[in-house]
Amino acid sequence: MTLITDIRLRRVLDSRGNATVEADVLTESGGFGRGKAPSGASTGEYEAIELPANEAIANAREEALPRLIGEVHAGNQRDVDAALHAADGTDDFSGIGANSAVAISMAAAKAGADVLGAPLYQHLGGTFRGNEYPTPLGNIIGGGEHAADATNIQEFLAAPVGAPSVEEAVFANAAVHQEVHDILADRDLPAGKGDEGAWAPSVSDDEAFEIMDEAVETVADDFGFAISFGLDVAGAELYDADEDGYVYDDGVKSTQEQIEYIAGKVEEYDLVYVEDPLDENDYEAFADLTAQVGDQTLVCGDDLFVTNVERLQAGINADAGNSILIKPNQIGTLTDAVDAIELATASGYESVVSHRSGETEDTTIAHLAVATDAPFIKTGAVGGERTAKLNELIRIEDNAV
Ligand SMILES: O=C(O)[C@@H](CO)OP(=O)(O)O
Ligand SMILES: [Mg+2]
Repeated sequence: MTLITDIRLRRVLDSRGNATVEADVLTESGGFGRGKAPSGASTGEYEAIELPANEAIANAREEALPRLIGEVHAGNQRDVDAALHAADGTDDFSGIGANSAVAISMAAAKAGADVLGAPLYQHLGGTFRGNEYPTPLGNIIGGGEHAADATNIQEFLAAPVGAPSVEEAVFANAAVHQEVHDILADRDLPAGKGDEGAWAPSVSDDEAFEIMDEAVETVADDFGFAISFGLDVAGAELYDADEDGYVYDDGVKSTQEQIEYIAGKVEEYDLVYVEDPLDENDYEAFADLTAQVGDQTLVCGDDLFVTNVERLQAGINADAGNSILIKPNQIGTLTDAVDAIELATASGYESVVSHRSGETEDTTIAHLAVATDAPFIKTGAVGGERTAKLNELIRIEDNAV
């Protein structure tokens, strides 16, 4: 029933106005699925390779489609993804492009779910998945590689940990976003938005901490539940080997100073989440920070682990971090992403499913987060390509997909 009978690939726009890959998968019994690849700006050194969309499409048409059409069942996700790997023939998807691979992988999953007549999260997670929904981490203030002349830390993320429902959590994050706008206006600080819709004011990181703290407190009082916040430091973007340290507007911090700085912020603001606080090659520094604050916050590896089981295993062996960011396009297929989640779970690490700074209206990650019982999903707070996922989470919770 789910035998793949056709795959169509095309170039479409992403949220930055760049070309990305869209894939349609059709099956024998009329099943249909469509997937679109997102794209990073602060990409990790060890990520799977995204090719220019045209090239990725041409290569996938030549190498992957003949191995999938009439050969593989969309309902057998591991077979689909193994065929993609075989067609690619490299270990970083530089043959057909991780953008073609992930678009086809997600489209096949949706076609498989369509044939079953089941929501994607049930197809991926099965009926015995847990009963929890992820807390959305909302990007509220940001800079780094996502906006010029703004904060050095890439993302200040609202975390409505006390929300009684996904719906309340989503609205709380939007309210924090609005509250920060009001605080900035009061302080005469004009701000545009970065790639993910976060405010990108020209303020110091210290002022951003203070504004976030004030905003989450105000909104928590209004909504009547706890809202914390967290960070994506994107440490690899700050680290400069020539300087042997982390380069901020106000000076360079040595690795030891960076660890103390982040640990201090975790204490001061009760941060619940700290992503990539250190460079992507420094397992040891991650381990030092985790030893200090790992019992009170999630120390999450994004560029450190790149959704890759080998890098995650190295991290587990070194006690580096206690959670992993999961981005399917960082590794190329849903199977690889789920393998990373399974290794994380088996090792006591949490998994946080994430969007990219360049996004589309695709909602697969909302389903993946629910399917795998992820405690958090990072997918922005406002903006159409972000609300696509947030609104899908609300629908999933409402049994309306
Ligand atoms: O660093 C990150 O976690 C992501 C998403 O927020 O950014 P990018 O997609 O640019 O890598
Ligand atoms: Mg990150």
